[in-house]
Amino acid sequence: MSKLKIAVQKSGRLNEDSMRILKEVGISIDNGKDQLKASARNFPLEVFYLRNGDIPQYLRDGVVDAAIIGENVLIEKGNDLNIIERLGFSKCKVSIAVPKSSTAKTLKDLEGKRIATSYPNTVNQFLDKASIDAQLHIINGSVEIAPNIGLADGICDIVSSGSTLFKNGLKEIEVLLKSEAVLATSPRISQENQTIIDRLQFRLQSVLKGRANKYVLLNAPNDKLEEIIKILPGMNSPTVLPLAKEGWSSLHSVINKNDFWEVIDELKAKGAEGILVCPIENMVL
Ligand SMILES: Nc1ncnc2c1ncn2[C@@H]1O[C@H](COP(=O)(O)OP(=O)(O)OP(=O)(O)O)[C@@H](O)[C@H]1O
Ligand SMILES: O=P(O)(O)OC[C@H]1O[C@H](OP(=O)(O)OP(=O)(O)O)[C@H](O)[C@@H]1O
Ligand SMILES: [Mg+2]
Repeated sequence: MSKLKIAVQKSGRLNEDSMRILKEVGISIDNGKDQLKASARNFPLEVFYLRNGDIPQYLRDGVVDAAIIGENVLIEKGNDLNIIERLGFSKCKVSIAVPKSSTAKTLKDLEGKRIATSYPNTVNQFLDKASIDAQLHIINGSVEIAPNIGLADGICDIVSSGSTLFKNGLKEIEVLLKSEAVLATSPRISQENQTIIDRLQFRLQSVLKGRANKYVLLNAPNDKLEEIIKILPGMNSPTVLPLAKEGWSSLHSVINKNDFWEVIDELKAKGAEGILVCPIENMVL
C-alpha cells in the first residue's frame, strides 16, 4: 500500500508543534533518535525530517508529497507551491527594521541603502513593487546584528515578540508579511497519496476547530434560558437538559476561544450558574 511522504522540520522552532499536531490527529510515529525518516504505526505515512529551507525544493521535485513548513519560507522559495491548510502555530512577521536612531520611517526611505536579510526574494518582491532601489546583503542568521557592525542600514527578518530587535537597538518600520505554519503539497502528488492527504487534512481540521473552541456547560433558571441561548448559539443549537432542581436546566454549548471571557461575563450577568468550561480535542462537523 502506498504511503504519504510528509516533510517536517528536523529541529528548530517548527519541529515540536508539528510532531504534536500529528500526534493529536491520532498518528503514532516510531521515533528513533537521530532518525531522518520514520514510519507511522497506524496511518499510511512516512515522516522525513528535513531543514525548513530545503523543503520547497523537495516538494517541487516530488521527493515528498506534503510538508509542514513556515509560510514565510514558501513565500521566499516556493511561491508556486500549494498551501492546503493553515495550522495556527509558529506565528510571526517578516519585517523591515532600522536602528532606533534612523530617520527612515518606511521601506521607501531605504532607497539607495543597504538591507541585510536571509529572505532576498521576499525583499526584492516588495522593493520591485514599490520601485525602490536598494542593495541586499544576504546573510543566513543573526541578521539583527548587521546594522551594529556597519554591514547594513536596515534589515529584513522574522519578528515575533520583538525582543531580538529591541536587544539590538532596532525598531520595526514595516511589516512585509505575516506567517504561520502551513500544510503544503507537492504538485507531483499521486492520486493514491492525494486520498491519504485528504484524510489527514480532515483530521487536522477537526483538531484545529477543537483548538479554536471550548465546550461550556452551565445551569440556568428556565425563565432565563431564552436570553442565554441567544448568547450561546452553539454548533447548531445548544443542548438543554432538565435538572433535578425544579425550574432549572443544564445547557451545553460550544464557544469560540477568542471571545470566551466576554461570553462568560455575559452569561453570568444573565443568571447562569455553575459554569464549566472544557477543552475540545476534536470537532467533526
Ligand atoms: N521567533 C519566532 N517566532 C515564531 N515563529 C518563528 C520565529 N522564528 C522563526 N519562526 C518560524 O519558524 C520557522 C522555522 O524557524 P527556525 O529558526 O527553527 O528554522 P530556520 O533556521 O529558519 O530553518 P532550517 O530548518 O532550514 O534551519 C520559520 O521559517 C518561521 O516560519
Ligand atoms: O521577535 P523575537 O521573538 O525576538 O524573534 C525573532 C527572532 O527569532 C528568530 O531567530 P531564532 O531564534 O530562530 O534564531 P536563528 O537566527 O538561529 O534562526 C528570528 O530570526 C529572529 O532573530
Ligand atoms: Mg530561526
